[in-house]
Amino acid sequence: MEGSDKRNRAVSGQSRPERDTKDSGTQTDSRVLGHGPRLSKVNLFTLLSLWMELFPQEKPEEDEHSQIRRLGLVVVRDSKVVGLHCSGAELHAGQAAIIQHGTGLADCELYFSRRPCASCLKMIINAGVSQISFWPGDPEVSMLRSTFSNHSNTRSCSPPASITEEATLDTIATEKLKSNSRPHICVLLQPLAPGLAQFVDETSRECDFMQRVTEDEPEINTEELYNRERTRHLKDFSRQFLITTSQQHQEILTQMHLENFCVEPYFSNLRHNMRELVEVLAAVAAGVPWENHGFYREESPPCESSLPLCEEELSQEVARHCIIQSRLLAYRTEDPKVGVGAVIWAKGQSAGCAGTCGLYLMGCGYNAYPAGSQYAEYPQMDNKQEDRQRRKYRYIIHAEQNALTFRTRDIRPGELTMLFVTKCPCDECIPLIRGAGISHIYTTDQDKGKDKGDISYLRFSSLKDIMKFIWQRSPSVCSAPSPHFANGYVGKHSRQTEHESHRNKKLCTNRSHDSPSIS
Ligand SMILES: Nc1ccn([C@H]2C[C@H](O)[C@@H](COP(=O)(O)OP(=O)(O)OP(=O)(O)O)O2)c(=O)n1
Repeated sequence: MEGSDKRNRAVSGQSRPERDTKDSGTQTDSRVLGHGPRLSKVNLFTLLSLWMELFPQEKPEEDEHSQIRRLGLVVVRDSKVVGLHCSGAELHAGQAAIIQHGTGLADCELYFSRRPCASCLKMIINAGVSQISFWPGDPEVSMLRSTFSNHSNTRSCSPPASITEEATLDTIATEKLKSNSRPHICVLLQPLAPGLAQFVDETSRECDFMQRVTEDEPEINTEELYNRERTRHLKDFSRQFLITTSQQHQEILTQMHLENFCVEPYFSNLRHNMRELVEVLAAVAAGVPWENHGFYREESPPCESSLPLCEEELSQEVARHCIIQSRLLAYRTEDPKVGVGAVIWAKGQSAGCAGTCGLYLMGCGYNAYPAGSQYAEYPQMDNKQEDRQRRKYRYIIHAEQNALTFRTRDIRPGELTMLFVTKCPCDECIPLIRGAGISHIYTTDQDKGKDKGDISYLRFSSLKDIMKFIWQRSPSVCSAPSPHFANGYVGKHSRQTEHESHRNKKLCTNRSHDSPSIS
């Protein structure tokens, strides 16, 4: 299906007339215009690794004098993501993956958000991975860090003059491991499919999360909100993942024995591709804006729930991080119209989960036709089009269905398992989600109660035995009820103050203080 990326142009939604499929005789000769541009697998895994580097930390901030930088890691087996990791206070992401998967890493492909240090690399190679790809920025043993801490106000333009002995020795060891190793160790970055950047930007602006903000707060200029968030993220992510000057970047690449990348036009292309991916990440993250919204319990008080009460709490930052993972996955969709992504995390005890706030990945997926099918092999029509026989619904596998099918292991009874999905679960998926033992759902309910004939969203409301956290306006500062805001939600005047406190807040119910949060 990868090749089909190139055949498609940027299209963003049903409003565009050219997306309508013309009816015709057989499927093979029907005029299917296909899905919008997609992320390639390599770029998806790379983006997920960058995003994982930013997993919110329980114990904030790394030691700014340490040369070890946090990194994110994606473990892929047979093209499926089976591990998402982040460095924690003690373990590097590579070590966390070893602890969690052991020899399960054999034949896996690993995507790192930086070149990993030699101590991680030796174990990973030893575990028998088949391929290691890393983002060609500052490596895990930073070549910039000593410059940073000594001259923090000149960090953006000073050359890496003070590459320390530590970083140099690590590079030598990494090189030795690289040249002696069986797995392929490389930089895998691809240019974005034509039109993808625009497609991501347009669809992020109009996604369910943004729509909910618009509905809840019609007085807010959501366009401005989106642009502001996007600019803010772009600035932060550029600082985190890009190397400001070309000279500095070339010096780092040369140190890492990637001199080939320093030759033009490869060098400019490399920097361009890196920049484009960072822009995609900023757009995807901006589609879930902080402002006054977050994931909050739906309507039912916990005492009405049949679930046992749990102690654990999940912060809004972690919930938002996970839903953005799902949003990234959604850009691999094969649905001609709507991309959906799903990620399932479970609460773990192992030290290997420390970097991810005690969570480990159970599975992830996006909506797509059955594995191995060819482009346009299955019908692509939607429910607005005449011929029911040629509608997509009986063929597309939903994001949650893929996440459950390709889960890393079974869900144990009573286990805290959280499904993060970018669209309300449909009636076909509800029994599967319940049957699998998912205990919590984080989603938007924009489609709740809709019946589109081929697909319906009627059962979500009556789903009582799973805790539902819905993307909605924060209930925490509900003051004077306003006709706008059902449930007595907050009005505009308190938005600023709430915005400040919102980020560190734990997920809470719409009810009292002593009711258990997430949990
Ligand atoms: N939780 C969900 C919900 C839906 N889907 C997928 C299955 C289909 O690929 C697609 C269906 O999306 P819509 O219900 O939005 O149907 P349409 O694509 O027809 O759009 P419209 O809303 O315009 O009718 O989304 C999914 O993977 N996971």
